[in-house]
Amino acid sequence: MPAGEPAVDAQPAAPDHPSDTVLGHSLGRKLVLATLVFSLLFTGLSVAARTWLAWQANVATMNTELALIGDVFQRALAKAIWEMDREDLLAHMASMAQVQSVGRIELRLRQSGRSPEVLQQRKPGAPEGGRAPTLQRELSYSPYPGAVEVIGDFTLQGDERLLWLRLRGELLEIVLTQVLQSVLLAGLIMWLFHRSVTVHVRRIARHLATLTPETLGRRLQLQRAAAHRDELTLLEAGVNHLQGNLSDYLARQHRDERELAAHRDRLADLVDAKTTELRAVNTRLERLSRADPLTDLANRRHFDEVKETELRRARRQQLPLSLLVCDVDYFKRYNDTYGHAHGDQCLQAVADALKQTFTRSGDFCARIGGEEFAVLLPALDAEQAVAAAERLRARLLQMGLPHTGSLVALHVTLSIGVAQFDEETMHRFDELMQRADEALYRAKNRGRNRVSN
Ligand SMILES: Nc1nc2c(ncn2[C@@H]2O[C@H](COP(=O)(O)OP(=O)(O)OP(=O)(O)O)[C@@H](O)[C@H]2O)c(=O)[nH]1
Repeated sequence: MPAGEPAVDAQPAAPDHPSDTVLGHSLGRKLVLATLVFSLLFTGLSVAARTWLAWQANVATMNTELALIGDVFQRALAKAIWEMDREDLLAHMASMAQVQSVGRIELRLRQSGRSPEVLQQRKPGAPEGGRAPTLQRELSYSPYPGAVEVIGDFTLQGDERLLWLRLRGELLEIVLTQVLQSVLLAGLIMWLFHRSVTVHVRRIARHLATLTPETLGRRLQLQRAAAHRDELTLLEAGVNHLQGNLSDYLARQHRDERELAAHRDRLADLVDAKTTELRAVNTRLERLSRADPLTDLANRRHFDEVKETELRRARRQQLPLSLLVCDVDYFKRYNDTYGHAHGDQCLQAVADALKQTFTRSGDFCARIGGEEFAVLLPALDAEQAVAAAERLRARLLQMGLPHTGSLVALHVTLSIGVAQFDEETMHRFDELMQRADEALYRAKNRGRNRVSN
């Protein structure tokens, strides 16, 4: 890994679902392997111990055999030496050498004034020294009662090959019985573990893997005798307890969610109702902010907004735009004659006349001053606008609102100034307004109750 690079966690990520888990070695198999390894170790140690014991027993047996041979030949050898019967002596030594457990015989004959004579006989192939036991005996002879004379000694050494041979025979039995014992023990443990643990653990894993919020009520039940009360019983009870808790928790959560949803719905209804209410209030406020409260026509503010829009539209579409400015004649006198309240009603009647006359979509009537009204007429030229203004005058005449104070008629009349927007000479709406005001002024000057342009 390059220096400075963070160490990467080599642990594989845990699977999300038990069914995604790939099983390695089962617990039972691991236990068997562990048991086998332990058994092999145990077998090795046991075989070593039993072999050592067998060797010790064989050595003891050989000791006994040598002692027996010594007992048997001790007197005969002593007699042959005393009688100096060398032939007999050698015959005895040969007989001793015939015995299976004897490997070497050494005979020392004492001679007065001289070093002892040593006679030795070794079985062919018998090893020198080694681990075989050795027996040493003194040879004495009693020529007459009460007199004992030491005449030599002999040493018997066991044949080590015999020890190994005997051990080999026993070793096979030791190894076989130990291995058999270990294998049977491992098998028994595996079978017991499988029966009492693995089967139930797998059942618990299957149960947990198939659990869903809907199946939390399905209890885990291990197929065991009721008398079994061990760690698996604890695990079974723990799983069922956990399922119970989870089930209760989910039920509580569902109930809370339902209540929350109901609250949310109620809140949404409330918000909807309030929004509708607010919209209505806003619409009303907006209408009020743009409407003249007396006549319900657009007020001056609204007129100022619309006039610019209409001017831009007329320019863009290359269509004519005309403006009427209407003023009630001798309205001061009207107020004086009928009172202010009737004056208001008169203004409302004039507004009605305007509404009834200008019904085309795009026609826009507004009260822009006390008794002064304006009408925007998109797509109408001055001539058409004059005709429309005459229709308004005619309607007012038709309504026959009495005005005894007027100096020009017996009913309420209007003076109307008409102007058409001229792109050549006008750059702002105010210039059109000024032109209409001038026309109105002319209408007033020419005797009122008329249309001028
Ligand atoms: N009743 C009523 N009167 C208003 C209202 N607004 C303005 N007036 C009156 O309208 C009158 C306008 O009078 P003037 O500007 O002198 O004009 P006039 O009497 O109509 O004379 P000419 O315009 O020259 O024909 C004033 O007396 C104002 O008090 C209103 O909302 N209600």
